[in-house]
Amino acid sequence: MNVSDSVQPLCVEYLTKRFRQGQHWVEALRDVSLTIERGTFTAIMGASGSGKSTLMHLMAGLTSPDAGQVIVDGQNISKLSDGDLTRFRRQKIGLVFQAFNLIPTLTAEDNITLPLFASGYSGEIREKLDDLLDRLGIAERRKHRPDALSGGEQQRVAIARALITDPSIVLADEPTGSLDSATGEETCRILKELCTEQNRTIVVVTHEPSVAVWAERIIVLKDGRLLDEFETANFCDPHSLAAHYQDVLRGAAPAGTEVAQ
Ligand SMILES: Nc1ncnc2c1ncn2[C@@H]1O[C@H](COP(=O)(O)OP(=O)(O)OP(=O)(O)O)[C@@H](O)[C@H]1O
Repeated sequence: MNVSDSVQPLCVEYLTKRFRQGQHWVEALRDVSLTIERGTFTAIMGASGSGKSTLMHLMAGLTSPDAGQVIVDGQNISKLSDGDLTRFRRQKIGLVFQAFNLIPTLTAEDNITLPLFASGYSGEIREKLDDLLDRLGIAERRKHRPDALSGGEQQRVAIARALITDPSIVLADEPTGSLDSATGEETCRILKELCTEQNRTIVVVTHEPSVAVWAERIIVLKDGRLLDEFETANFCDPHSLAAHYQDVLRGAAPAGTEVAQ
């Protein structure tokens, strides 16, 4: 399995997103622009509330921006109709979450194939399913429900579910947040392989330098703004990466995010 048709970068241009909180509007993202080359592994870092999940949701087309645009394969996804946006997500985006978000009453394999059937697909899936189960090392667990699976196995099921539609982009929001460090590392290895072996574009939101170090590039958000971005090649371990990340955060000019109504 190799995703080779998507060569245009994923572009975020001047993205701004506001949320109402009581009497106030909060700018979760302010004027953020960045380019993510296809087939690369990028980590988005930043303190709690810096706008990481908001950026990821906008890139997935789960919410729409107040200003700016997300361009995928040359298309401004905010301009798509609801139907086209749903098709876009199903075809191009695989989503992985911290809490796995599996359906408790369904077996592992039924959770994995759900997105295909939800999109009206009625073709043969056995080969694709077997391939994914084997690749992720959960073939033996296919008939088990989530409560009979370990956290790591549940996250593998969630990754398989994200891949069943063969998306060229995988967006993962704190994918190791519910896992112990060994299982978290295994999840990172799987995500890395999706990038290096299958040419998928991987974007991971994380607080963890031990996760970010798997990426090629780090994007740092602060108070809804793009604070910095850097390559990880110079940081061979999570400690040196963490030290640089802290320097980046400390060197930033403070910026308030709350704007008057
Ligand atoms: N649906 C919402 N309604 C109101 N405010 C929101 C909503 N979603 C996000 N926010 C606010 O936008 C800001 C950015 O939130 P976001 O979840 O993107 O940050 P984050 O960096 O992902 O945080 P965390 O690491 O804690 O998950 C925060 O101030 C948050 O309270």
